[in-house]
Amino acid sequence: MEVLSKKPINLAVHTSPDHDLRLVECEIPEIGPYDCLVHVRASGICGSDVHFWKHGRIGPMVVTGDYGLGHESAGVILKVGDSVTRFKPGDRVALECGVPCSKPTCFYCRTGRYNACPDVVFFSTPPYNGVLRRYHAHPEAWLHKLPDHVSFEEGSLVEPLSVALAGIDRSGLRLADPLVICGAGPIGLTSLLAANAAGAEPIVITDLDEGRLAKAKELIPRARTVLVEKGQDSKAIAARIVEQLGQEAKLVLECTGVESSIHSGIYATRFGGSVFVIGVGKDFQNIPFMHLSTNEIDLKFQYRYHDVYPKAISLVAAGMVDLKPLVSHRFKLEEGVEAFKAASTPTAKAIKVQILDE
Ligand SMILES: NC(=O)c1ccc[n+]([C@@H]2O[C@H](COP(=O)([O-])OP(=O)(O)OC[C@H]3O[C@@H](n4cnc5c(N)ncnc54)[C@H](O)[C@@H]3O)[C@@H](O)[C@H]2O)c1
Ligand SMILES: OC[C@H](O)C(O)[C@@H](O)CO
Ligand SMILES: [Zn+2]
Ligand SMILES: [Zn+2]
Repeated sequence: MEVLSKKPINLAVHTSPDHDLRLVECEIPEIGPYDCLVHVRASGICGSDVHFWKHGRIGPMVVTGDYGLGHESAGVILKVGDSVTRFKPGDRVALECGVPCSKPTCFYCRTGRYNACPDVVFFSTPPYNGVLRRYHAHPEAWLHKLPDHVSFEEGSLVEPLSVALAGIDRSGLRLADPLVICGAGPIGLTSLLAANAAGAEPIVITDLDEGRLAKAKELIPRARTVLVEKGQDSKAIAARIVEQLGQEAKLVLECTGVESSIHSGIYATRFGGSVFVIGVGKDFQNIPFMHLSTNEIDLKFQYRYHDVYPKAISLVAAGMVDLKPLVSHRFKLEEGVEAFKAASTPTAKAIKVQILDE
């Protein structure tokens, strides 16, 4: 509790329907019997945080009032509620930010696919405040202990890794599967790290940005890269992907959500293969329907994740996935607005921007 007396102000990064990104001072939350008060020590900025700020909506999720951002966070527990059994003050934790209703009457919660819970509170999806704040009350059930040698930054990066792991799990990736990853942003790069750990070979990764492809090579030197130019023909890009892969892909992990990239992925896939779309994009998109049909290519999608945080933490703790090189920029909580500018300005060449609080 010492930190509370040293830093008695709860600061948070908020936005509004008129895109007014700013630091706000808010109350230090009360905790309920099943909650823990967390000092949030590291938060990554997700593309969706930037999108909610700049565009005010993602599909049906709309910013209608003032609200707080951030769902990639880790911190230390300061206080626990009376009924908390698994944590004590001083424990280091990653915060899983989608808190489903957990009622036995909810089909999706009862059957385990809680990412589909219609009553989920996803911190940072409007209207629910995010956890990019100094002090946050979080239910014990959705906190995950971090081993001492896993840093808070790594703990926050467990969130994008969980997105990648959920996709890889459902995609059915097997040892020595020829794999294409479209897009080398944080989701493409964490997918690359996870697919490497899962034994995909060969691997091709694409992007429009040479710097991001260089990062992919730095992370996994055996990965091959394809630099895409905007406006290039999808079939021509697919041919270059197949050339680099040495064969057609059994699996494509699509991590851009961009229509032309999804098309390239589809055209690079072999008969009976699958294209697994993790990226999100326009509400309506065209697909090469008859190509998919005559090649029995499965087109599948991922929405967030369920039950992957513990797996993600164990991969990081065991050294099988090294998330540290993804961090390109670091800011203090007080510099939250500057941090968002770095995350959203292409010339800043950010990969993952971190906001830290000592
Ligand atoms: N399904 C989910 O639950 C879930 C969760 C988190 C993020 N996402 C989505 O995943 C996607 C990736 O997230 P991110 O944080 O890595 O975003 P990002 O914007 O940082 O990365 C996307 C990358 O794709 C590249 N790209 C764009 N068009 C391309 C093209 N035609 N060919 C090749 N590369 C291209 C960009 O240069 C960029 O590097 C986003 O759409 C994001 O919203 C989905
Ligand atoms: O990482 C989780 C994602 O960013 C969220 O699902 C977001 O896109 C919408 O709430
Ligand atoms: Zn996110
Ligand atoms: Zn539910």
